[in-house]
Amino acid sequence: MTDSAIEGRLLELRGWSRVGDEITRSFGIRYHGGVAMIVHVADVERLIGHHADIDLRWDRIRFGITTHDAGYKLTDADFDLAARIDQIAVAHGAEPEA
Ligand SMILES: C[C@H](O)[C@H](O)[C@H]1CNC2=NC(N)=NC(=O)C2=N1
Repeated sequence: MTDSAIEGRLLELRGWSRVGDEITRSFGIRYHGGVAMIVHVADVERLIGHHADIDLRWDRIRFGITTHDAGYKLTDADFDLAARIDQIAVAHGAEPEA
């Protein structure tokens, strides 16, 4: 993806930030709620064949997404997964930006 295509997708996906060739977002959620959210995210990941890096702490969860198959570059699949994660976060009552 070009830098301008990435910027365009980021504008649609409020809350996600680009850090190098990864997009990342954190949510506030308690630990066990985070575990449940991860199970839900993992089900969707299996369906779409794309997977986030996930960092669960006691009061928050952070997702990082890049495409290793593309040499750790951002692709449309990263933004598609990010949008799915946003929907799941709402369903789990995760708070935007911990
Ligand atoms: C074979 C399998 O589809 C690939 O390894 C997929 C799985 N999930 C993936 N997830 C992410 N984030 N990047 C990939 O390149 C990727 N590749």
